[in-house]
Amino acid sequence: MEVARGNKKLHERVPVRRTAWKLADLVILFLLLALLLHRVLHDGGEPWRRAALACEAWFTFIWLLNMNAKWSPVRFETFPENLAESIGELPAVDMFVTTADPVLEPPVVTVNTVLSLLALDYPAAGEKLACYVSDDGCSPLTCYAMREAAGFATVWVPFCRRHSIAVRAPFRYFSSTPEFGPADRKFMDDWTFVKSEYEKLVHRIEDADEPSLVRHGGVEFAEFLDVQRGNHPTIIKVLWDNNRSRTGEGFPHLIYVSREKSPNLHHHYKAGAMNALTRVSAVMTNAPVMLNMDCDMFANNPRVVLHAMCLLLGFDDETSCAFVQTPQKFYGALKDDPFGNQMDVGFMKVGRGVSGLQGMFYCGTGCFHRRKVIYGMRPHSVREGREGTTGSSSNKELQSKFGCSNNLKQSARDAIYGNLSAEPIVDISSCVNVAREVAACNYEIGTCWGQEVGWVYGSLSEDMLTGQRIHAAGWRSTLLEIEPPPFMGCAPNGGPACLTQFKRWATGLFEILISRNNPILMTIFRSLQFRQSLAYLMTYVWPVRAPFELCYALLGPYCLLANQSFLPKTSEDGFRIALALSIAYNTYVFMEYIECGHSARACWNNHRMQRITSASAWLLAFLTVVLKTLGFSEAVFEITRKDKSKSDGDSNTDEAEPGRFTFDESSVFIPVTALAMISVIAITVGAWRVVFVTTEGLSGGPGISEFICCGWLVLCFMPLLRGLVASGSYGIPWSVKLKACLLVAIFLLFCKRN
Ligand SMILES: O=c1ccn([C@@H]2O[C@H](COP(=O)(O)OP(=O)(O)O[C@H]3O[C@H](CO)[C@@H](O)[C@H](O)[C@H]3O)[C@@H](O)[C@H]2O)c(=O)[nH]1
Ligand SMILES: [Mn+2]
Repeated sequence: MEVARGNKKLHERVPVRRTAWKLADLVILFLLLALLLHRVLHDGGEPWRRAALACEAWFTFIWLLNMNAKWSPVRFETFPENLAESIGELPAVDMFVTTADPVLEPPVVTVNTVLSLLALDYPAAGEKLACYVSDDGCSPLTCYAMREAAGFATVWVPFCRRHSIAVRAPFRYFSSTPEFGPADRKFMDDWTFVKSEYEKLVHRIEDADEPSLVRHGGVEFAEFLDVQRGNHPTIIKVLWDNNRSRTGEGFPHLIYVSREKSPNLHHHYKAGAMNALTRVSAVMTNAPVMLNMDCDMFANNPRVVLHAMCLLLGFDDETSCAFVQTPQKFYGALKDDPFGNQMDVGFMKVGRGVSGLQGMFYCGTGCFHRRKVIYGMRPHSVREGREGTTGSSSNKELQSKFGCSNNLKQSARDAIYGNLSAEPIVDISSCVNVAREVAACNYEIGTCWGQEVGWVYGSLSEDMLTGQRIHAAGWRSTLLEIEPPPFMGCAPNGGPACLTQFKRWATGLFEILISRNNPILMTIFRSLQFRQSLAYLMTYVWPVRAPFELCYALLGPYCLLANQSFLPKTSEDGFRIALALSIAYNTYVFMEYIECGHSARACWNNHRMQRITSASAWLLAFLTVVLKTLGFSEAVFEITRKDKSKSDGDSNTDEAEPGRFTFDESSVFIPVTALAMISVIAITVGAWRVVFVTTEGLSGGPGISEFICCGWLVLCFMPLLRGLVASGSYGIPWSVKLKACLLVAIFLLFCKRN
């Protein structure tokens, strides 16, 4: 991918200064160590004090991991206007969208994703861009929606280009009315027409029903007759072949792909879908760059591909940029992040931080990859290949890596050695049969797909694992931060959806941690940089934090119930250390939120959600993986429900109070409900003892610190306590309450026995 760049630079790497933050990092580290030292020197050997020491040592370790990840941040500035000289030589991009379930992910949502991609600004977009939609649901409804979207795109894309529309997902764009001046007559007519066409599109999609589509939809949908989601042949449809269109400038090709599934072969969820798309696109358009998007996101900045090119093309050495990840931003996000899943601060602090190490993590969506990197190339083999010191791989080698399709082998050779012809593919439709062959469910058997090639299998967080493999091969990566934000997605709301998502992530991360892909091993045996591996470790240990946090959270209630203490008394030196630590730490976190432009409320909500997540989703993830490792259960990818109401421009949600916590019968709620109840009981018992039983003269009983700890927990778990007494979806179901009560009873017995 050599492009003449002239003398103008395409981007700049700007180190971010943070001297004050570094000092604060060290102060907190010092206080943590002081607390540990105090415990070692002064604490007795009571088990609860030993437990506290272990937990605090763990928290210190986590703090070190955090410090490492945030220590030396950089950001990238891009200058797409400097691409002008090489505009004719820009590489082609294949854009992938994955969808998996027409109910949880309404086709209208995916349609908007696709339309925003078809309308992107890129020179010769009609020839250089192609959009592939993977449908793991194998739903005629999704296919129909895509076909209708292609039809609507003939109106939508020219409209966006003609009027330089800023937001190119129709549901977002039409959710507000622009101000028309008197001179805008033409624009107003256009706008009204396109809007009504969009509304018709939405109605057609929503009114479509599966049986009549399949029966009366003609040959197009006959293929869907009698398919089962987990058992059907490959279905590929070229819904828009731009080479065959006769409309002026045109827009990207659109191809619908539902890969073959068989109940006997694992399909590896999204990673499997991405690999199928990679192969299908390889034999069709074989672009050297691939953009991947979840169906719940849309391109929010029409120039995003140009910005990404500044990073992909702008380094002297390709090794510096294997992929370009964009931050995940959310539209229609609830105010003050009540569910703690907007992750703005994390992206900013950790994202820029790791950019200063080996590069941003791959986050699964909104990411531009180089095809040859996805194909498992190492930086040095790419370099040697270009310099001609090694001949191109033998046919046998290619076959063992990529499988037996000759077309795929040839396309892989072209992608790896950069012989991609400047001429765009002539006839996509003629490639469908080959594409069907490589989308077969047994195609990967005996190949490197899912291991050294493509998206890596073996974790529900396939994104982190795949990104880590790329870094371990010695590549670096970049984070693209631009205004307006490149992509926007929807974050789940409500207790069940949020915690399910957190649980899936944590499960996936823990799976990586205990596998042979452990980042420390990657540092020892591969080219993953040490500090980068610590940064990976910081996220992978999420679920491992759960047992420690749970233990620490139980210490307060335990001491109040058993009339003990685990924190230093006000009279001890240690008390001042603990006090200074909690003040310093909380101020630090608060300042991070303020610096990123968030409110105190958002900061508190995130803190609270961290405690809730840790005692629910992370804990369950921890147990799931332990059970899976022991062979008792299987981890499955639970798809996050997407809120359709947000996608048809209708902002009314079903919930009366959108930020309020909701519940269902899921077991994630059991431990955290129990913990909430325990905190309340403990505080009550503790207070009762202070008032009615004089403990004076009896040293060793709980002090103010234990009360503060417990009180803090009660505040954090307030949403759960409200859930205990509320009804409907705001109330915790009885089955959960009963199981939680059982846990509480066990804990109380335990406290009494000791
Ligand atoms: O069998 C499956 C399951 C999921 N998906 C797709 O995967 C994407 C992500 O699924 P979603 O339920 O939206 O999960 P999120 O938690 O929102 O996704 C985050 O977490 C995933 C890893 O757990 C990453 O893959 C995603 O990119 C990242 O945005 C969606 O487009 C799905 O259609 C499939 O294609 N096939
Ligand atoms: Mn999603």
